[in-house]
Amino acid sequence: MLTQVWLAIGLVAVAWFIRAIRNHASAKLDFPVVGSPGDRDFSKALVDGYAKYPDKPFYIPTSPARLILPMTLFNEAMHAPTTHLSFLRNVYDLFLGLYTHIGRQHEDLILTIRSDLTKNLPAMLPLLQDEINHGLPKEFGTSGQWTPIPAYMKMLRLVALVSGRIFVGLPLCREETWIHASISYTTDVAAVMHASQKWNSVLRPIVAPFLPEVRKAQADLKHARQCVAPLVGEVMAKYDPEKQDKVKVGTRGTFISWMLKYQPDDQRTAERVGINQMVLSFVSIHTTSMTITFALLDLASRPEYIEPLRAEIEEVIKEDGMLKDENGQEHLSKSSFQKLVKLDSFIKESQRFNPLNLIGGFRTTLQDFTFSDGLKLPKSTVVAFPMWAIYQSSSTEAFGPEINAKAGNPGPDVFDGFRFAKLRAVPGYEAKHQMATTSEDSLNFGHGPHSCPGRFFAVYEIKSLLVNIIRHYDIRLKDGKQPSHIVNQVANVPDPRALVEVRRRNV
Ligand code: HEM
Repeated sequence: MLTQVWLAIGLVAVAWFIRAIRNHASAKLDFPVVGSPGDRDFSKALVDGYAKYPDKPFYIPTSPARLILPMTLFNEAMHAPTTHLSFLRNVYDLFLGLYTHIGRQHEDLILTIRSDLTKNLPAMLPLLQDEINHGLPKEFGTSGQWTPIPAYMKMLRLVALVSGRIFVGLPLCREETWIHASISYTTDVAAVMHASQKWNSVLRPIVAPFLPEVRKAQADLKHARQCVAPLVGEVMAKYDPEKQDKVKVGTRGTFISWMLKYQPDDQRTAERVGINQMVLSFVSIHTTSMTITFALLDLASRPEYIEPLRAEIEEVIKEDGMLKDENGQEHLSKSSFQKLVKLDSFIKESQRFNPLNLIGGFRTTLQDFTFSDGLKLPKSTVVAFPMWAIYQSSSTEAFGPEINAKAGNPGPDVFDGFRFAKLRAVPGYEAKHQMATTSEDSLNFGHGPHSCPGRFFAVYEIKSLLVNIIRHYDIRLKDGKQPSHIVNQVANVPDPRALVEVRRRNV
């Protein structure tokens, strides 16, 4: 009997193995390949591929290989049902979502961000700016002498602190264990991805639970959940479905109380809330801090932008004044931020030159899928769009010769911090090309129904930090040394060793 059971288990395992290998093999389609498998940086392959095959798919031989689709299919892909083309599937596979929870369905979290977090932005701005007033002098110092600081590490800590003020509130957001936990979970998950990619995709599910990186991520997740558990317990004990909409921003545990109302009764558990908090840290903290680091490095590398940006901020403050909260803390209102058109443009141009991923609109086919032009893709194909090439091409409408002539803009190969401000001055373009606006020309936050729900929060957080930095600090490169990027296939991150020098101003 025992022998038969083992035989049955063996047969199932062999069948699974053959099916997995077949699925794996079926992912290879007959399309041209641009770039070489060993390339460290696929930016050139994307530009070359897009120039040679603007209307046809091509592969870039990253690990795993990505099929780059033509932009004519972009809107169709972004609006396809998630049962056919899934963003989360690719994320789940890459980051071993079974163990890390990244890429799982977190509808409650997405609804909280899309609805409550975004709707309450005006009320959140005083809190964001208060936390920056508290954290910035600690991280940048208050010396009137030039002081070197590691740009990325400082931004990471500041973003974790400031986001924490909204996500978990005082006093937890200022506790080192929480700041550390919310930063390190993302690093853990990235380590899981790198470790798992070393294994063949067929063997990966077998070895995954034994990888030291997976074990560390799980241990850190448990620790983070313990940190937040007292707060979660407190908020859950007071949960009242009738009152959740009216929870005042700034009350302890506001974000958690918003989230509870989207959870079905049988799923409203402390464990789920704790995991969601860490997923929230994962999606928000590193993306936001890398974006602001790139902006800061661009500012230090191009000092000619500092004075015009400072002048714009002071002009708006002169016009609108600063508002005061109940503790007498001064802050800028949402409508004042909206007048900072040059700042918005500078950050957007920095994002264009430094996208965190060189490709956008990642999707995995969950079943065989046929596009309206007849392109057939089998199940499990990973597709994406050539974001870097779009940003560098003069055939992209926003960077083409016709609009450049109207706006007085240079070609797309030139960094022009006020490019988007000038575009917004062209009649008919006033509402387009803002930092949070997504389109086929602007893919940093995705586009369409699944575009980043946290982008409005991210934009105001980044601007609040930059306004405070530009007003209160002088910035320059350390020894005039241009900071480098680290490109790993299609991921693009600031060099964590890059230093800038800061000096407190007398204002
Ligand atoms: C500058 C910072 C950020 C960047 C560049 C960024 C970028 C992105 C991108 C490219 C996507 C995928 C969109 C798609 O392909 O359809 C995404 C999804 C997402 N982002 Fe962001 N993001 C940022 C900040 C944030 C913040 C602060 C939050 C939370 C407050 C957040 C929450 C999310 C969530 C929950 C998703 C998944 C949406 C879904 O599955 O439908 N992001 N983000």
